Amino acid sequence: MPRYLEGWIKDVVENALRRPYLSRAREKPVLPLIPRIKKMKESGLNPIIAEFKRRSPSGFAQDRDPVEYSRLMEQNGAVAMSVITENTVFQGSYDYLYTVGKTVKIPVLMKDFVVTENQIDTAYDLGADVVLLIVRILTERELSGLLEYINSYNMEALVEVHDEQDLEIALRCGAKLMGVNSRDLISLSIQKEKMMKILEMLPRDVVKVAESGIETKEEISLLKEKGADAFLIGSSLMRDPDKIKAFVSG
Ligand SMILES: O=P(O)(O)OC[C@@H](O)[C@@H](O)c1c[nH]c2ccccc12
Repeated sequence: MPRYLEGWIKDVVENALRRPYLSRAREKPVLPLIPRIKKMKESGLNPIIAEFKRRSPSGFAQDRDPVEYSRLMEQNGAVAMSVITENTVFQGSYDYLYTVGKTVKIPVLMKDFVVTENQIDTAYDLGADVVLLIVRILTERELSGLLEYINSYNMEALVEVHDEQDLEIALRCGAKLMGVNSRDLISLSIQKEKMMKILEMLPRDVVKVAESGIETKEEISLLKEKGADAFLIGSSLMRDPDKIKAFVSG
């Protein structure tokens, strides 16, 4: 368990167990992300997953209106929206997830430190289509159980890996959609070389998402060469939303 998580992972679990929105029944169908990524790639555009993110432990801070922001991302061709729901460190909330899910007609990813099935029930109730699972904070058994649980809702799991060992575990668990995070969970530094090495190691049939620290179109092109199919971008788009146009155009 990364050190900076130890202090508050208990809060995360307790929060999850509370299931504040249990009574809010889902009103919309689940939208699959993998076929949309493939289709977009075929049409020569870059599949960008735009993340609504307000704070992060690396010091990032930016406040925007979730409705306005997600609408702008959708209008300019983002393939999906990611919404951070973790509250203690990232100041995300389930409300943002619900609001974004009601606003856009593209798939929505719940970004959190998911360790219980309750969190997945909440994701479904609030309209998420994809749920993030971070290999590093789970045992292999937990990962495989949670992955299956997500699939039982017809949602997709984005399985996040940081190194070769994570990658092997994710493959054994049958992950079809994988995120390679360039941010080291402990030092919080961005390690692009490492991300590219991992991307190159992934099998062809796995849909690969490059995550964290992406700021330019040149970086997207380079990551594409290394095998990335889609790009998850938070901070740089939250700072300058107009960059979405250039990022999407292939
Ligand atoms: O803001 P960035 O550097 O573009 O990164 C987005 C996303 O990859 C990052 O927010 C993230 C990746 N994995 C996570 C797990 C939990 C919380 C946040 C994350």
